[in-house]
Amino acid sequence: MAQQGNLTPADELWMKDLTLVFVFSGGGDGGDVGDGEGVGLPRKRVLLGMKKRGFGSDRFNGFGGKVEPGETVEQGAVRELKEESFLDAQAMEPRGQIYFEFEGSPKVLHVHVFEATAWTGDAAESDEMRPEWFDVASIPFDRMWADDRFWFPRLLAATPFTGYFLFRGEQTILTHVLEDGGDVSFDRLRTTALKQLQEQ
Ligand SMILES: Nc1nc2c([nH]c(=O)n2[C@H]2C[C@H](O)[C@@H](COP(=O)(O)OP(=O)(O)OP(=O)(O)O)O2)c(=O)[nH]1
Repeated sequence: MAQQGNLTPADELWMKDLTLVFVFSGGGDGGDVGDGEGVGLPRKRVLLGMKKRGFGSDRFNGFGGKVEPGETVEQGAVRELKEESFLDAQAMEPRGQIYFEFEGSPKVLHVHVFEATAWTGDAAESDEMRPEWFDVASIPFDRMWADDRFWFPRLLAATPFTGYFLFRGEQTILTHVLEDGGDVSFDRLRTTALKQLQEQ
């Protein structure tokens, strides 16, 4: 049986809502990306940001952060995209939800993943992020959070997903569960993941 480590009892966990927004482009001539090329076109390139400071720094990621009091999750997603990349989202589609638990911590990050399906503006560097377009065939997973390589294929295919990841520190995934469907119960995912961990 694998060591369960320092896990918080289920009734002592609490959730924090965070957003994570991805922007895709249809590609084109490889020059100026232009204004929201919309969903339905082939996803040729994805905009990622190199996080310059704070949680997850020195990694590429989508754009996002904490949902503020008084705003909806979607409003938070639009605001963070603007603050971190200077793009204006005209339409957002929910793509998935990911729950992150860290060994030894009662706080669960509930990350709402969106795609900005219509947007305007040109991405530019902010205090927090240095944006860069990547071909979807060469996404830099070795410079991203370790969980991203699991769910990114579903994001690229616009297949709704829900995931649970248990981390030890910020590098090591102890166990995870990923399912199709955008709103799978956290309790069920966690129970399944911890059972897997026990059986390892
Ligand atoms: N791709 C990926 N993103 C993650 C993971 N874990 C995690 O919190 N995120 C995202 C969710 C948020 O977009 C971001 C963390 O937000 P944050 O708390 O650092 O927010 P922030 O620096 O923008 O701070 P603030 O502006 O909200 O104050 O990282 C992960 O494992 N993979």
